Amino acid sequence: MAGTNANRVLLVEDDQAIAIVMIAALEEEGFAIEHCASMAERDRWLSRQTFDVMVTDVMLEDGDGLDSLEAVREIAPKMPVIVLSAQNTLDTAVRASDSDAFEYFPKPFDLDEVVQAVQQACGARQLASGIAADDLPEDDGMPMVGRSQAMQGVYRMITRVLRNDLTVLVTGESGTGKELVAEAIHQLGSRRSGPFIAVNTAAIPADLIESELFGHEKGAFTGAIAQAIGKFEQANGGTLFLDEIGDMPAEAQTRLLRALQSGRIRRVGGRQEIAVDVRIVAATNRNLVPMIATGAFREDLYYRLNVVPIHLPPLRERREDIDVLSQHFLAQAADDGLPRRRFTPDAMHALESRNWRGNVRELRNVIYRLALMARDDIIDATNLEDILGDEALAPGTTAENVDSGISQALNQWLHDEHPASGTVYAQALAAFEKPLIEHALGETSGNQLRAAKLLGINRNTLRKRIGELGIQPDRFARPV
Ligand SMILES: Nc1ncnc2c1ncn2[C@@H]1O[C@H](COP(=O)(O)OP(=O)(O)OP(=O)(O)O)[C@@H](O)[C@H]1O
Repeated sequence: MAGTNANRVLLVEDDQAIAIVMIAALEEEGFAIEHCASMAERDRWLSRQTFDVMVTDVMLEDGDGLDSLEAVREIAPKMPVIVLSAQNTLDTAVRASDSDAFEYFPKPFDLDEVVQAVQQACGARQLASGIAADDLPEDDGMPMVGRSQAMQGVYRMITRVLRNDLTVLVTGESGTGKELVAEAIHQLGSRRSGPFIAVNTAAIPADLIESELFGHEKGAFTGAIAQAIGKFEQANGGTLFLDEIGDMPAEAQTRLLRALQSGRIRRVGGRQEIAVDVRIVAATNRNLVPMIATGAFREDLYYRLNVVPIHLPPLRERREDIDVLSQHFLAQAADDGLPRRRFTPDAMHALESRNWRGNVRELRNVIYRLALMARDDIIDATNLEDILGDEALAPGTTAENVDSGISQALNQWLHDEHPASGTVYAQALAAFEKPLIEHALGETSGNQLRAAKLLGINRNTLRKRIGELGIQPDRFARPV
């Protein structure tokens, strides 16, 4: 029997032969197993102990295991259930799926597959319960924090792609956790022993993208002084995360499509095609559908990538996660050597009412800033306001209140006997430009190249205006 730290599995199976084989296979993988043969015994076990996963047969001595799953959910709502069944009917499969079983295996099943599913269900449970990083073994799944309905849907989608290599397209605003989803898919899935390679296609100059993705041969272009292996080859046997896929130039899109279709790549300047075994997770914060209409994004590439879509809702649509996320980042900040802090309920309420246009990334930055700058270990709403300024308590920045804010200021400048009247035009532009640039920097975690792109202005112009307007771009940098 495995040690006390092992994941605990409850096996409900009345076929002794199957039970013996399953117990041996699961114990070999380090699981701690309890076995019973009836629903009555099962319920007794569940009321006494917690299990990470339950594996259950359908036809049991005292009834139908699927019919009684409701009762199981009441005792252990988060525990994934794997269903084994000798009645290989569509009806049983549908009932298993309706009962939200983590996985369903018709008998006879492949033992290795069931063991693998048990391992993945344990990973999924850790994901779904937003376990703290410390509770996970170092090489185990990346924890994603948040228990909102919306995140439960995301976790469910993640668990569906762990046992296959289907291409995943993660969408959502900047800072919602798209890269974290890609990492979770890799670390909890069957490719976890392979490499995880992330490429931000927006950060690479257009003329270097192909060589970055596919590599190049020596002398392929000016500056190619040696052969280079691209990200596709580096990710062989693992996962390639293509971030900001909506920013990929047209030519690179075509070559990417070809690589996805054939499973082979060719280095720039090379003649040979090289087979690669890579799982693709792509992400974008842009809506690709209108980009297809304007020809900015290839439709066929879109369908290739969008096999399994996973959408991350913005933080303002899952405010119930803000508390647990904030606690998570406070703990992380303390682990990173910053003082250990706590929030009063009113401070937490203030955090929960913000708009969080920069989503979880902005929340993380703000929590780090608070951990660094607060004077007391307990942070209340007033401290919060002092450190973050009015923005901390401001309601969401909707288009309407931006508009009404602007017209209020204009009215004041135009009608009041303002000392600077006659300069309203310049004043209004300056008043608008600074927060606009600051928002763009917030959105891109201080990355000026991406901020310039987002605003549609030249990078040098942006740098100049940052200096002239006295903006401190470091304020927006992602904490390390
Ligand atoms: N659910 C979550 N639990 C814990 N941390 C999270 C969660 N979601 C996001 N984060 C953290 O927030 C930050 C931003 O997340 P991430 O980089 O994955 O966002 P993104 O959507 O890929 O952003 P972008 O589109 O700008 O690349 C990271 O530090 C990440 O670890």
